[in-house]
Amino acid sequence: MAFHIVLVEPEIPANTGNIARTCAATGTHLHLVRPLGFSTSDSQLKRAGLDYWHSVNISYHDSFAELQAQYPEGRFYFASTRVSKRYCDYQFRDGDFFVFGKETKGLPQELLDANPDTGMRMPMTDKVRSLNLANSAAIVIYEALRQTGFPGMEG
Ligand SMILES: C[S@@+](CC[C@H](N)C(=O)[O-])C[C@H]1O[C@@H](n2cnc3c(N)ncnc32)[C@H](O)[C@@H]1O
Repeated sequence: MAFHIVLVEPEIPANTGNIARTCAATGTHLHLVRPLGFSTSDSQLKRAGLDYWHSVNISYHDSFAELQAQYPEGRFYFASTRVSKRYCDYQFRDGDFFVFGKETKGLPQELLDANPDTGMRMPMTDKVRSLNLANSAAIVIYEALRQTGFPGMEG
């Protein structure tokens, strides 16, 4: 099994490329929910993922509902600045899904309202509105890996 990172309607190719690289480094399955704000041949996307794209297990979905229906047993956690529970207060397990919103608007409020018990927030000062998307994904996946002993990875 593996963890899953889900990007709902990502807009900035460099962020998705950066996350793809993190997925290659950690054996994480990357899911992209359309519409994407870029073409998959975008040079910034390729550059940010460097030459690791062939190592990324990547799936495309027409909607979040379609993705969720494919994994009826999946546990989905939703990263947002609009929830109160901290990401590190959950006990993650192999196979969990971590869902991130688009750069300009974040996750749809309806999705957060429908999943009130699995929202997760990275604490911040009041100096910024949010963290960068790629940094958020890296923080969460490494917390999940830390909790599960970095399966399949050195150290
Ligand atoms: C640039 S942020 C979007 C900011 C957007 N204005 C909002 O209100 O959510 C892109 C994504 O990164 C994640 N993110 C950024 N900062 C976060 C934080 N402090 N806690 C949890 N998720 C965060 C969320 O998934 C968010 O949808």
